[in-house]
Amino acid sequence: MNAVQTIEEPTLGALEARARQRTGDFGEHALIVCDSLVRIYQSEGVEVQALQGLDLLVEDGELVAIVGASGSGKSTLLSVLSGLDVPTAGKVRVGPWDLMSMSSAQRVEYRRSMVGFVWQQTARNVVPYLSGTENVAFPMALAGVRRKERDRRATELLEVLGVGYCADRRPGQMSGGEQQRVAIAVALANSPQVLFADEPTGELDSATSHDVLEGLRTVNRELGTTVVVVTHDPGVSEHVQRTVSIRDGRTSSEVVRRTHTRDDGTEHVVAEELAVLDRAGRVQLPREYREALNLVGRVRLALEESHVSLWPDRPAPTAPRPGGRHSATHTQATPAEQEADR
Ligand SMILES: Nc1ncnc2c1ncn2[C@@H]1O[C@H](COP(=O)(O)OP(=O)(O)OP(=O)(O)O)[C@@H](O)[C@H]1O
Repeated sequence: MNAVQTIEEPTLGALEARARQRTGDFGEHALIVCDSLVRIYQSEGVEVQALQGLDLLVEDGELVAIVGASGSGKSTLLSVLSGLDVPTAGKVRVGPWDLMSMSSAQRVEYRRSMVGFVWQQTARNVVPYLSGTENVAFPMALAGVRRKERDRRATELLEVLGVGYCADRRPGQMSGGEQQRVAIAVALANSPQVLFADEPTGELDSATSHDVLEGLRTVNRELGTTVVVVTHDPGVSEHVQRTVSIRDGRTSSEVVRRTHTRDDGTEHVVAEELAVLDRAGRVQLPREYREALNLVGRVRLALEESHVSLWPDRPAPTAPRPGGRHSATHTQATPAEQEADR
């Protein structure tokens, strides 16, 4: 047998397995994965692209806020993640649940065991004729939890949310903020791994909103529940580690809060806004940047030592810095212009 004959050609399957091992699936270690998510609504013959290739990863134990202008796709995303809606294309996974391919029975089980919800309208979260404790105990009763354990957990959850004093009150005897904190306890009754909250402070004033957002933070910190909160509330980024902005159905930027320790040992929090580069290499430039330099249609890109420069397709005000790795500039045409050039 000569040496050439002993080298075995790897099969296609082996090559694929090796490639997967090297790169891993997108977000394989994340708890929540949205990969190029598309949701198109058909309404009276008109197509609305509510999600346009949205990427999002949320790690187990994170507290993430999703913000964006009205119509940017926040509620659509939450409907998909909560198993109420199925996207048109892309991939979406929460823990072991593949939300694209679940049967309706699996969908019910997913909503019962994996996730909890808090909605904007308090009436949707709590039953008006039950007390605080009874409201929290109710989902546990449906799940077959014994009475003693139900009462113990309901009392504990109301205490964690700072509304232990609402145990015997009905929702009508609570403020809007108290009702929402009881609603968070209800959502956590059967110990979901993830809590989704859709505009939980939408009907509240700013002081009460603060208490509800702090309630979500406490739940995240003390119970380890992963929390995703969709909100218009401009004050939310003070309460969460990550704020993800959605624009036109895509994640456009993130504010990340990091705690730094000074030399004297004191801690301070630094919030930094970062643009999000999606898996296709797209990045959304903030409108103020585009307007400041009149960036429309074609732009020039250049790869520098440590960054990429971008400027209008006109005589550049400043030439690319010498020493850039790419001496030639790259002109990016819009799809329509590319079409016209063909
Ligand atoms: N059922 C539907 N049929 C048709 N279009 C829809 C439907 N639901 C949402 N849309 C459209 O999809 C886009 C995204 O809507 P979505 O409700 O997700 O935005 P949002 O960011 O949650 O807005 P808001 O903050 O006002 O609730 C909008 O243009 C909206 O009009």
